[in-house]
Amino acid sequence: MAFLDIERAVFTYPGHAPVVDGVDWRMQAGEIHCLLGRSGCGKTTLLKLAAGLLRPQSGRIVLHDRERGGELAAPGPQVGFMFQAPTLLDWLTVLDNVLLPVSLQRKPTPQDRQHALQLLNQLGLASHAQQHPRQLSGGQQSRAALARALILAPPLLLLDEPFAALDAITRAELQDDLLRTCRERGTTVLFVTHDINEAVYLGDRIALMHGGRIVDDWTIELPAPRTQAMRHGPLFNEYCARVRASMDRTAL
Ligand SMILES: Nc1ncnc2c1ncn2[C@@H]1O[C@H](COP(=O)(O)OP(=O)(O)OP(=O)(O)O)[C@@H](O)[C@H]1O
Repeated sequence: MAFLDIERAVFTYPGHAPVVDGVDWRMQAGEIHCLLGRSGCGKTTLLKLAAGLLRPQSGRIVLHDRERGGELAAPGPQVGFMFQAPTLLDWLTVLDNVLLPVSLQRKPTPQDRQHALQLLNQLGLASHAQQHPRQLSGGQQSRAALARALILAPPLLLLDEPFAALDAITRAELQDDLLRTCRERGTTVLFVTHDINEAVYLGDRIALMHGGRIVDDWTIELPAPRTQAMRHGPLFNEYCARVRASMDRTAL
């Protein structure tokens, strides 16, 4: 059984043609799924449907999680998010930013603080816990936002171009942090990107969206764990070329 089932989902903004037009997509637990496609093809809208932020006009989206599963009707602790801008609150410390999803539900306990510090430590930010976001670099802010997205241990993590604004080296480091942290926790990830190289590096599966539909998909069989050196290997480049060729056809 799939972990997240998107079944014939259709979504239309009022007065427009359908933006998501009958998407069928299954995500297996613990896998990283990358969603690629040209600007405006409906990726963010599909992500919002998967988050329960929007509801499909027809079809359904079902999360098969033992504790927190069911048809997605609204966002909840079963789903973590991270968007392109880190959106940290500047009047809170880094630690309190990471704890924010907990604080919105209840008063954080010493165990919550311990967990947040452990996440910050895993992401190389332990010494910045008491600083404020303006004292961090862009890459460090993205790491803090990733820790915040993971604090409630969501079984499903949705990421919308989270590293798009970062330089290439910081971006590669963040990709490795994401892979390591999600593999350790068994988190299922849906990652929206424009970048073919990023999708092949991160993804167990890649789907290509065009005109509101999934028009192609691939299983990426690169060895685990991924290493930066793989980016120069023939198999990696073969996958990139295949995806590029399919994406070029969507421009015709
Ligand atoms: N709130 C809205 N109301 C009306 N139309 C919208 C709304 N949000 C998005 N759209 C339209 O829906 C289409 C798909 O938008 P969406 O943001 O899902 O695309 P995307 O593939 O994520 O694009 P990008 O890669 O540029 O972020 C676009 O034509 C956009 O103009």
